[in-house]
Amino acid sequence: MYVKICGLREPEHVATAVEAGADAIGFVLTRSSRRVTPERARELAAQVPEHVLTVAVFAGESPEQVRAVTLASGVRAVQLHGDHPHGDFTALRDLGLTLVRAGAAGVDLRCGAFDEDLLIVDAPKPGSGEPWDWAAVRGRPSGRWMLAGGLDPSNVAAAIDAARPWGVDVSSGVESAPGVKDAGRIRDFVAAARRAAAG
Ligand SMILES: O=C(O)c1ccccc1N[C@@H]1O[C@H](COP(=O)(O)O)[C@@H](O)[C@H]1O
Repeated sequence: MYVKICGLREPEHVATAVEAGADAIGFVLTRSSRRVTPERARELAAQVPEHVLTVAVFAGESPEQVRAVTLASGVRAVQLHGDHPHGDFTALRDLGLTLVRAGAAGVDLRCGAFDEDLLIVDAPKPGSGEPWDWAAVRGRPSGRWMLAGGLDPSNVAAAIDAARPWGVDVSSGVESAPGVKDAGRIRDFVAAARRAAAG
């Protein structure tokens, strides 16, 4: 089970996620209470070992903006949330980074359909922490896809059972208050996801 922890802003939470065994760590570089500057993302990404993927999250920016901010932040993956056309992914391919497409259950659910490497199937409102009907997508997405939207340490096992994803992605559910990550919840989330996958 691939586990991504998103919306990190503090070095201690990045360290916690790495120590807990996260496979990927996301930094939000779009409009959000979790937004960090490219400079801050670069500092945080520098403390992440190579085996953990660092991801810059965008929603609606042009490929030119995404390219500039991504290069400034020094991450290894780009996540485009929402209605980005296929051409945006094609335009970013030459960066040589992992491309992640993220959208709600109504999008094309075939990972790779937009030339992306990973797919995230999320709630209609990204980053809202609102659970949705995860079982509704069971058996529909193909390839390397992560479930997101309203996951937390207490429900991630049920969500995995309901949707059978390749991975899971969380932001709000590992916070103690909006935008404030909680080390204990990060550890609990990774452990619960791993247990669910093993059992
Ligand atoms: O987290 C945000 O603020 C955000 C803003 C804009 C686009 C995507 C965002 N986060 C993504 O939302 C899901 C996690 O949602 P939840 O908070 O766990 O319900 C994940 O894909 C994040 O990358």
